[in-house]
Amino acid sequence: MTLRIGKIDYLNIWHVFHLLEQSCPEGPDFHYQPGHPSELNRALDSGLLDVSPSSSFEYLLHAEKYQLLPGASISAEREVQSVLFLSPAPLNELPAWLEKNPGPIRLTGASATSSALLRVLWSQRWELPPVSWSEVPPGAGLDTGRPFLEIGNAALRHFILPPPGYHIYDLASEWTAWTGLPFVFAVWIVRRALNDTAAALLERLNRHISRITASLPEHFDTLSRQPYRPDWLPAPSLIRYWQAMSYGLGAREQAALLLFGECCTRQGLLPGAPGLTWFGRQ
Ligand SMILES: C=C(O[C@@H]1C=C(C(=O)O)C=C[C@H]1O)C(=O)O
Repeated sequence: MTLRIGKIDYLNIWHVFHLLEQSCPEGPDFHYQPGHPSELNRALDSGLLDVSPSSSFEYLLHAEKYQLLPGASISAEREVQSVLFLSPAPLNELPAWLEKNPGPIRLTGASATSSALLRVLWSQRWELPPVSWSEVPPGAGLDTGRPFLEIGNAALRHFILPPPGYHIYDLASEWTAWTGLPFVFAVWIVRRALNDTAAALLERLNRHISRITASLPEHFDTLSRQPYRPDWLPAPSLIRYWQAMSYGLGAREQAALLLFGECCTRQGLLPGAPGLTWFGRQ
């Protein structure tokens, strides 16, 4: 029996998996399946994975199939740096820009949560007029010449090397300024009804996740010097990026997740906001 674990192939959690795979190596007990969040959402939904950090929106959408791994998320407060709305015009001039340049806002096909967050902020926070949305492949937003959402490493690259002529909005900053709460981009989603062997492996995995995320800053220096770091990202910028992220799922993150569920429901993106159901608790 092998626990099938999804692995977001972004720098935001690369260091956590790097350490996790030292304690729970690939082998008969654990298998790691890399992908971007939408790929992992689909694999969880269809039962090809037992557990994965993946879009918080996927949990809210299909909560009847899932439980949450206690204490684990990918969250950010004030800034995230890698979930960005890039626009050729500032927000207050965007309605006029869209009249001159009719067409959709582009959303990266890698995202579920951030796409929903952008749509919520668009209507409920920025109060911009209704618009159409269309998906483009991850990393392709800039080539469309239109306002676009990017996430993950492609977004972080735009944060580090801002494309000329674009106004950049960090969606975690926008959410925190609006709600006073952190934003939960990803939760560790567990398929319901794991058998006893899988559940025991997952308990072991979660003990390591908790230990690793509690001591991450001690490892930042060494981790930022690994060959995985892209050449456009200096080591101090990678550390600053990791410092923006938090990996717990405490009371404020849970409140934020539920509030996001309410906002998505109001936006017509969810039929209703589900409760939070936990792995390992009766
Ligand atoms: C913080 C980020 O959040 C990611 C955004 C997700 C989404 O939009 O569905 C899912 C997982 C997160 O890793 C990022 O992209 O860097």
